[in-house]
Amino acid sequence: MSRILVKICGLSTDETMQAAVDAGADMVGLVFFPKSPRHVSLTDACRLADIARGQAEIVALTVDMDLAGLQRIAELVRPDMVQFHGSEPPEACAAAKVMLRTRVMKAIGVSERADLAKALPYLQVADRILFDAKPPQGSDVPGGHGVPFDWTILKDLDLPRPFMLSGGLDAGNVREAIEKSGATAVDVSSGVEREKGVKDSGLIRAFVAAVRGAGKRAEAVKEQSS
Ligand SMILES: O=C(O)c1ccccc1NCC(=O)[C@H](O)[C@H](O)COP(=O)(O)O
Repeated sequence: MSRILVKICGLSTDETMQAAVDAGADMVGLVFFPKSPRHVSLTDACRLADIARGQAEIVALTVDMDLAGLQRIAELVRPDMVQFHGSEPPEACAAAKVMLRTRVMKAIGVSERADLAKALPYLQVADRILFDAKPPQGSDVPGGHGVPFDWTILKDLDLPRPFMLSGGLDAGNVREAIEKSGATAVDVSSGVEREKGVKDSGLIRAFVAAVRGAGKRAEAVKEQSS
């Protein structure tokens, strides 16, 4: 198994952004969605992105944002990737990708196996698919709820694009999630927070260490069985 990618999402302070970078996170997410407790202003996002630039991929998370808003983020924050976490159709993702000249990740809300097929229309445009737990009913924030889904439905999924797993992960369950899903990339937000929207540097370090440990264990198991 190659190295498992880790994304820490919803960072909003310099200290926790630095902690994520120092811990070896591969991707760091900035949330541009005012209803989220992790929302960052453009000014803060520029400063936070500069902490990570060149060391971790900067992911700008947006929800059904118009092209003008996306363009402002692209120009000022200069993300490596835009994460579409709303109900953006594939054509909108494609148009944004061309205009912004960034890589694109499309989030698909999952609660059962049948939901996985919703990724299919995005395979031509998305560089990566994020399978995230569906939000609780009635919520107007489509992610970051700390809720898991049945990881086993991803096992042996044959997609022509890489995927990332998220939803309710933390340092205590991420190894099991990786083993059960076969995911080679994981994303966390609530699981590295001491309270809703407040990231914790120690929890970030523990999460990244748990993922690295899971990767090494998978390698060892593979070697033993070959
Ligand atoms: O995190 C948010 O507040 C958020 C708001 C609006 C859309 C998406 C959002 N988060 C998406 C993510 O990529 C989270 O990391 C993912 O949902 C996992 O969250 P969690 O279950 O809390 O680890």
